[in-house]
Amino acid sequence: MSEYLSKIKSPADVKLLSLAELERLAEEIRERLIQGVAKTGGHIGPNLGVVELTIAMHYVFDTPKDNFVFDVSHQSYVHKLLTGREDRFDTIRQPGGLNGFMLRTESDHDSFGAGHAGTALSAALGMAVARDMAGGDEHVIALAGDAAFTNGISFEALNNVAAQTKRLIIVLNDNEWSIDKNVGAIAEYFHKIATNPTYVNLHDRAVGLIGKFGGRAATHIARKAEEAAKGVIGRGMIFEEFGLNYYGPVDGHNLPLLIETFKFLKSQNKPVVLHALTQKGRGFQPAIEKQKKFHGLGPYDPETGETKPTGQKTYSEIFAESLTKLANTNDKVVAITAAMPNGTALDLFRPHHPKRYFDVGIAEEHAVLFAAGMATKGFRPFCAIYSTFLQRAFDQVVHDVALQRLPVVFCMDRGGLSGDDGPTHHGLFDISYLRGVPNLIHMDPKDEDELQDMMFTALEYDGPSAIRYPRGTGPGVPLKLQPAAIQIGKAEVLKDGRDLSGHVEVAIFALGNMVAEGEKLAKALESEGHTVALINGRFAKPIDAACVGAFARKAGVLVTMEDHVLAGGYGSAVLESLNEQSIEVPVVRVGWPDEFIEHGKPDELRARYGVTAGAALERVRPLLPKPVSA
Ligand SMILES: Cc1ncc(C[n+]2csc(CCOP(=O)(O)OP(=O)(O)O)c2C)c(N)n1
Ligand SMILES: CC(=O)[C@@H](O)[C@H](O)COP(=O)(O)O
Ligand SMILES: [Mg+2]
Repeated sequence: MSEYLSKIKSPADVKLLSLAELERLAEEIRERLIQGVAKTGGHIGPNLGVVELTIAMHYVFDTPKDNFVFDVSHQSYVHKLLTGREDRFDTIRQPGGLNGFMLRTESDHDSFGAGHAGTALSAALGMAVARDMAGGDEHVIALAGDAAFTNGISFEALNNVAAQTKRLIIVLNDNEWSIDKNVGAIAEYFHKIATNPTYVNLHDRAVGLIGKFGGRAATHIARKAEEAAKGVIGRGMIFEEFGLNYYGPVDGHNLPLLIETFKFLKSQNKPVVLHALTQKGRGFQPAIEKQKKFHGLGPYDPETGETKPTGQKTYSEIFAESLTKLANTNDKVVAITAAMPNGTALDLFRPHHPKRYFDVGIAEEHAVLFAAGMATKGFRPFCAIYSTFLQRAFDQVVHDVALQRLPVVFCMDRGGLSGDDGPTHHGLFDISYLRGVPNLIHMDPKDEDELQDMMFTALEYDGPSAIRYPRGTGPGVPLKLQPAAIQIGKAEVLKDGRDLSGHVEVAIFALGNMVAEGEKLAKALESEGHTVALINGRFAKPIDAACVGAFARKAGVLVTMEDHVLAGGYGSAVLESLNEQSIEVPVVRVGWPDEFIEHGKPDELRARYGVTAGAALERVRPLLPKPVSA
């Protein structure tokens, strides 16, 4: 049992501790994080990096009256431990347990939910201005990582801050890492500040002075650090140019310094940025040595950091392998990621074609526009952006790629349920938001080999295309040596089942990873004496209208199955096709309902929401005539 952490029921308890006790609390929190996340999986690296920052923030400020807004909020585990959720910490990212991100419905201390990067500064500014208008005196503090500043929205907010409020505190948590190493000029800029000898000297002096004179010195040091930093980079500090006072860089693990600095910043009547230097994974050697791996991962050995090897290749790895093959024979193929080389597996492509690999930072809108620009020069960009993150670049897909019929390929990993990350990361909307876009084709493979074929098909297509595929592994179908093109808009009849008159009792149209559920449903119906057809839809756009018509005209029931919301999804496309062909037939659509799906294990969630063969069988059975007993 921890001596201090177990007694923290709210931030008020943090304020009662002495500096020495706060240091002990930090040690206990690190131990709790390492041991707890080892079981649950999660974002251990980012959270180990913000232990002192979060303690100091809760020591100086008063949530929920004061508002903390974390960018992405994957680094909010320490905040959760200090705000009355320590006893439930072992449920984090587990079914029915704490969410892995901040969630307004989970706690009053969670001022703003997140999961996608770049939101904190804008949301915090909105809260600050609302406070000013209401005559409030609460503090608003945004904590954002260095990579959050590679996101355009962060700069849209910075452009507005000074004109709109005098009181906003921004903490730049600079560990020089995104998921991979942080990229771009802003990363370079922060690095220059952090490694300047003046700062290093100041830091050493700060530690000495604090020890000697206590807080007053810290304030002095904070100001000296600011002058030094400005001396290094000149008055033209990027934040100063936006009208904010810049302080730092300060050691983001030095609790006394942080506490004194926050007390100083609290009194400022001007928007301020505190540049804190932290170490991602601090206190856990495996996470320090492998910061990319320990950004976010499944369960691991808390002693060694070892994780269970994943035997079968994931769809992401198949994607990277297939793209490498295409790039080997076509020198116009280029790969673009928005700060997700690891998750998309493009870090497997990069060594083969380093000059044709681009990580643009957390900047999906820019990534799509960048791809569009390259496409105008004859290149064939493959934009690897998770389905959920591509939502950020919808206008660029429509206005800049599809309208100009540019041949950009959107490879949407995590298409479908994402699992432990929950509603901010499930890729359940991409068919709906892309199906209405002219010129664009939308594909969803039933297995790994078909993913390879679809990528080849996309390369051959003279316009924009989107391919969605799920997180994790598929059925394990080996890849052909050479991919084969698929006829655009052509579905694949896996099981015909029609009798000589063309009649079939049930026609199942399944898409992507739901083809496997379709096979289970077909087997179950046949075992109950019904005739069944099973079609692999392949395309959500264009729909294979001829195939839909051929089966639907003489089917007793039509079933559609998709790992996507029903509203505007594949089943909707089939319904529209039936309407256009004036075909009336009962249709059972299997997919996600019109609500945000919580985090959890995919199989459990599918069972709970009826996105399974079993649930489909229960809905289809009453629509069928009693089979003639054999
Ligand atoms: C719009 C969007 N794109 C990509 C991601 C994936 N992502 C989650 S955290 C992260 C890196 C964040 O780096 P930083 O802000 O520096 O925080 P740190 O993890 O270093 O604490 C990325 C790319 C996301 N959450 N949102
Ligand atoms: C916080 C964030 O957005 C990423 O770290 C995300 O959690 C990665 O998801 P995967 O684990 O599916 O790659
Ligand atoms: Mg970072």
